[in-house]
Amino acid sequence: MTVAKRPIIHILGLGSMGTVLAVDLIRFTNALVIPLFRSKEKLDKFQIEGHSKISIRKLYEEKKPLVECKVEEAQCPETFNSGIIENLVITTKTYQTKEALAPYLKYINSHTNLILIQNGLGVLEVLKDEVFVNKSERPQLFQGVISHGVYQESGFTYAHAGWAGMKVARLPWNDDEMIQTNSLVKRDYAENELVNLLMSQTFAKEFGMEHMSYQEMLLGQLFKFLVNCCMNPVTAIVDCVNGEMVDYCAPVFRSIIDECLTVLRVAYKPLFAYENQYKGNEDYVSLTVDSILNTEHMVKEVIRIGCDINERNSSSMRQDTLYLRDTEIDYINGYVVDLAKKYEMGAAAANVNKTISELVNLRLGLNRTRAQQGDWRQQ
Ligand SMILES: NC(=O)C1=CN([C@@H]2O[C@H](COP(=O)(O)OP(=O)(O)OC[C@H]3O[C@@H](n4cnc5c(N)ncnc54)[C@H](OP(=O)(O)O)[C@@H]3O)[C@@H](O)[C@H]2O)C=CC1
Ligand SMILES: CC(C)(CO)C(=O)C(=O)O
Repeated sequence: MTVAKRPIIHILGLGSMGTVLAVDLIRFTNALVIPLFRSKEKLDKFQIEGHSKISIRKLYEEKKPLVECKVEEAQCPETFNSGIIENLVITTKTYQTKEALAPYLKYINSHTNLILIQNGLGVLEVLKDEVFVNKSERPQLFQGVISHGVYQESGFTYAHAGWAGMKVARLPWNDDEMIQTNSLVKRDYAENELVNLLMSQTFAKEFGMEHMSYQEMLLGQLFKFLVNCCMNPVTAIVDCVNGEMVDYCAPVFRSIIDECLTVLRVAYKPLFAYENQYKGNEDYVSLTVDSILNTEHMVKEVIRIGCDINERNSSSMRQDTLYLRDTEIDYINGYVVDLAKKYEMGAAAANVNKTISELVNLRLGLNRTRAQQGDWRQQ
C-alpha cells in the first residue's frame, strides 16, 4: 500500500497573513508548514527566543482564545535545503515580493505552486517582467484575496480581529487567459496539490477558503481594490480611525472610485464584457459585474465596509505611516496611475489617484521628518 506523501508548504512572509494561515494549516491539515525567514538572525530569534511557536488570538470569539502552534521546521536563505519547492505562499507586503523571492528562485520551477496572498494589484507584472522572465520556468501561479483582519500583538503572536474568509483562483500569466472554464477550475480542484490542501474540508471551513475561477476572484479582488483605494490612503492622509470620517468621505471616495473604474474598465475589459459574452454558456460561471462595479454602489459599499463594519479599525496604510514604514500605495492607487499610462489613456486619466498617492507619500515623509526633527506644531 503506498503511503500518501505529506504535502510541504513554504511560507515566505510570516507576518499577520502568514501567521493566520500557518496556524490553521498546522491545526487542520497534515502539511509540513515551513516558514522562510529573511535572515539567520531572524530565524534564530524565532527558534531560540520564540521557541518556534506562533500564536493567534481570536478576538472575534467571545472568550478571545489564544491558539498556539509549534512550527516543526523553519528556514532562511543560508539554511535552505529543501530542494525544489512544491508549494510557496507569498505573504510579504507587495513591495517586498521580488527581494523576498530572490534567494529561492533556483528552487522554483514550473512544477512549483506559488500563491500571492496580498492586497493591491501589480505584483503579477513584477513577476512577469522582473522575476520569472523565462516563461518555461514559471511556476503554477495562484492569487488569494484574503479578507481576514489581523495585526501583530507582540513577537510571534497576532490578533485575528475580523474573520472574513479568502478566495483563491489560478492567476493567469497572460491577459488572454483571464476567462477560465468551469472544467479548468474542476481540474485544479482534482489535481493541484496546493488547491487540494487549501480546499481540504476542515481547513477550508475553518479558514473560509473558496476556490473559484479567475474571473470570479477578480470581481472580488477589484471590489476589495476599490475599498483599499479609498480607505487606506484617505485614513493615512487625514490621520483618522476608519469610522471617524463616515459623514464626510463620500465625495472624495466618489472621485477616486469614478476614476478607478474608468481605468479598470479598459485594463480588465474581458471582465466587464463577461456578463453579456458568457451569459447562458454552461462551461462558464455566470457573473453580475456592472451592478457591483459601478460608482454609486461602490461608494456605499466602501463606506459600509470601511467606515461601518471596520469603524474602529486603523487602516493598514495609516498604521504604516504612523510607524514610519513604507506603504503599499504603489500597488493600490499608484497602480491605477500605471495602468492609465500602460493603456495610453492620457496624462489626466489618473490625476485623482496620482494626487492621492502623492499625498500619502507626503504624509509618510512628514511623519518621518517629525520623528527625526521634532513636531513644529509643538514648538
Ligand atoms: N494584515 C491584514 O489584516 C491584511 C493584510 N493584507 C495584505 O496581506 C499582505 C501581507 O500583509 P501583512 O501580513 O499585514 O504584512 P506584515 O508586515 O505583517 O507581514 C509581512 C511579513 O513578510 C516578512 N518579510 C518581508 N520581507 C521578507 C523577506 N525578504 N524574506 C522573508 N520574509 C520577509 C516580514 O518579516 P520582517 O520582519 O523580516 O520584515 C513580515 O513578517 C499585504 O499585501 C497586505 O496588504 C490583506 C488583508 C488583510
Ligand atoms: C478594509 C480595510 C480598510 C480595513 O481597515 C483594510 O483592508 C485595511 O486596513 O487594509
